[in-house]
Amino acid sequence: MQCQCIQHFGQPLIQDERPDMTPTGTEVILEVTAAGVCHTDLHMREGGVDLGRGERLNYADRGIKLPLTVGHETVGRVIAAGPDAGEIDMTRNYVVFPWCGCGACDVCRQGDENLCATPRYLGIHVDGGYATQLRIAHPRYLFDIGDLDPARAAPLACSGLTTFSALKKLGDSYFDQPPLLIGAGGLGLMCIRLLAALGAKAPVVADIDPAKRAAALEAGAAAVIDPASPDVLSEIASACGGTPPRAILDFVGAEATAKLAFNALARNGKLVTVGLFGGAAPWSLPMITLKSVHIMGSYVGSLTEFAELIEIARSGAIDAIPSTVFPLDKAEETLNLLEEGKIVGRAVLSPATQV
Ligand SMILES: NC(=O)c1ccc[n+]([C@@H]2O[C@H](COP(=O)([O-])OP(=O)(O)OC[C@H]3O[C@@H](n4cnc5c(N)ncnc54)[C@H](O)[C@@H]3O)[C@@H](O)[C@H]2O)c1
Ligand SMILES: [Zn+2]
Ligand SMILES: [Zn+2]
Repeated sequence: MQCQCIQHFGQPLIQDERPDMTPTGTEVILEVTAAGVCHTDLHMREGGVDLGRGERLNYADRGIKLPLTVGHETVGRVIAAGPDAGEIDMTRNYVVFPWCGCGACDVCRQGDENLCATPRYLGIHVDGGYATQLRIAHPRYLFDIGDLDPARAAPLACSGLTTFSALKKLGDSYFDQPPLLIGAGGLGLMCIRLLAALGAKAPVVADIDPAKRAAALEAGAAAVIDPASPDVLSEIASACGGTPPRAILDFVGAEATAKLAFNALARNGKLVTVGLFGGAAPWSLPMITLKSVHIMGSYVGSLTEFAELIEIARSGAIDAIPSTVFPLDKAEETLNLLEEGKIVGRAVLSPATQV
């Protein structure tokens, strides 16, 4: 088998050849059909994220071992199953829930294994989907994609689940006024599609890149905003129906976007922060009190939420976001394109297209 892995943080991915995988116990081995390229894979290659005020979260200090095959948005077919894996249809394409926990702690037993303290996330703690083969601990992490195209279903595992879970945390009482989304990359575009599927008002979307703003309009945004505009706050309020938005989702998570979000948010409004670009919160404590705002974070989503999302996707209710397929052996170049802001929607790696 072939894989594209991080050998050293801060350096290009390398291609590695390894023996074909064999499953034990409940494990299953997939032949990868499609592997989505998430901005988190860039943070992984970089080796951490900026926590602001001179601090940094280093993956090396968090027990992440190298070499590591990245990739957590994977679709594939089962090619081998361990003796305890049970009956599995080997003709189907499955999208994989990658946010696996230990399965034994209280958090996992409550169904929130995406928040387990000893996580085994695919492509982050254990080898992921930038490969021709992928090992899965248990078939319960596999979801049949039905008639969906693998390249379009793969992003559901992270950009889909993350935005679905963030919208659940926001709550549908916020769905009757346009929310503001900041960032129209893989996550932002997926959120536009999900809001439509859930019957919510179309959002107003801010992004620094005109090409991403055009993609947001194409995906169904009610209006788009250039954060560099001198009247950005009044433009946001007027696009949101004449008053500041009650709900904001920040899919960038940088100091500039956190500041914009806080200033644009209505009194008593809710900000859900999702992006990991980095930095420290730029808000004044008295203003949080005086504006009476709710600020919360949202990290990926649960297995139950994933099952619900895949059901909705299989019904055809979620229009796919634009995706561009690249050969698996161009993983490093594809990450560079994402870093340079040149990917609109999602890039997806395909082992089948490599030469
Ligand atoms: N919380 C979670 O569970 C979770 C899950 C997946 C990804 N993420 C993180 O979310 C972030 C976005 O991921 P993605 O895959 O959508 O990235 P992406 O690269 O596809 O998109 C990022 C978008 O943000 C825009 N942008 C950058 N700086 C901006 C600014 N200052 N103001 C407005 N727009 C700006 C870019 O133009 C681009 O359109 C990453 O940091 C990623 O690691 C978090
Ligand atoms: Zn991701
Ligand atoms: Zn656990």
